[in-house]
Amino acid sequence: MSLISFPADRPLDLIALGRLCIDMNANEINRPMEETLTFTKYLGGSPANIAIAAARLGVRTGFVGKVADDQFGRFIRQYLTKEGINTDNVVTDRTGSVTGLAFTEIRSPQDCSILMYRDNAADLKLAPGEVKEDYIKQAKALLISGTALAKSPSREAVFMALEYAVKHGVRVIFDVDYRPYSWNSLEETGIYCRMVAEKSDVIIAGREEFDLMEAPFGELRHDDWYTAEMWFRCKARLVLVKHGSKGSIAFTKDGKTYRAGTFPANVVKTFGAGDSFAGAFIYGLFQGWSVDRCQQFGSASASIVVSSHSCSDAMPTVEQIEAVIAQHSGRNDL
Ligand SMILES: Nc1ncnc2c1ncn2[C@@H]1O[C@H](COP(=O)(O)OP(=O)(O)OP(=O)(O)O)[C@@H](O)[C@H]1O
Ligand SMILES: O=C(O)C[C@@H](O)[C@H](O)C(=O)CO
Repeated sequence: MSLISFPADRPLDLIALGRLCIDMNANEINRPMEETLTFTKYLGGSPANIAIAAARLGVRTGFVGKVADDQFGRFIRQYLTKEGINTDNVVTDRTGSVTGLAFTEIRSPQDCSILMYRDNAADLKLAPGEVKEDYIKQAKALLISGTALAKSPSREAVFMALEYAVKHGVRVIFDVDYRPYSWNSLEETGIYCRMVAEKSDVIIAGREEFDLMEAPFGELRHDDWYTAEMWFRCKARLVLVKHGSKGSIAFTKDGKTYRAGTFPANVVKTFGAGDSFAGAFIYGLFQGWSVDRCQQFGSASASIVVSSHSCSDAMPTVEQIEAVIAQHSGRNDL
């Protein structure tokens, strides 16, 4: 029996909600951005990356978001359409907002950072009235990216989408996706993310992101098992804790724990791992796979993307992921 009982016969499998941005990845890698002369433009934004990852694996994917009325906004919409992602609830802002930019610095394979230009970003101007109930109810699952909670009216749009999802039996997958540059305080982050996590069926986050949701309430333990139990007392059936190059630990409400390692990678940059992991993991859930198989698929996907210059463009196909798994089939630590 599948861990997450998705509703059947929906026109879409997954709808992602949140940031649609542009990554500008430094071409001159292994040096500080002060020395960078050129960048390559990619579609960016964690939920956009996850949507692309899922769609490239065959997940029927839609998106709820807002883009700027500029060349980048048009590029984003065209890219999503080219990837087969439904954009019926992607709204174009007409107030003069701009597209969020993520300038990525690759000082070394292990030392990467992101310089964010987020002022007046269109994605955070998504309004509650622009989230369509008739759209949300078409999906089996709604992926909420935590950064969409960072500012109003996007914050209220998230809660509107969440209400529609619960009303129509759409499963909620919450990727905390903490990005400090968009928030006013850690407490604010913890409080609003916790409000979504309490209504989520699946919660995906790093250890520090779970800590953010525990700290404001005096529940900080830095303990994955404690964290999982806390969320199982709410609505969660699956809690996935990401631990970077150390792998991941998944907890299911039936009391089982699944540890996964990482696949070898020729690391170019660290970021993009979480989004590729999440997209492939969610694909596995839709396939009805066991949790450990979903984790293995996600880990293999991440090893491909961290070995690539881009995030979105590098999201792999099923065949590419299966080839990585086959290449290391003899190992028992993956
Ligand atoms: N260096 C690596 N080599 C291979 N796999 C990795 C590496 N780093 C991370 N992964 C895989 O990707 C998963 C998610 O990585 P991580 O915990 O860094 O997520 P994240 O912080 O959300 O990433 P992102 O940088 O995309 O925000 C890990 O659980 C692991 O399976
Ligand atoms: O999510 C962001 O704003 C940055 C992403 O576009 C970037 O690709 C990344 O950090 C992926 O995790």
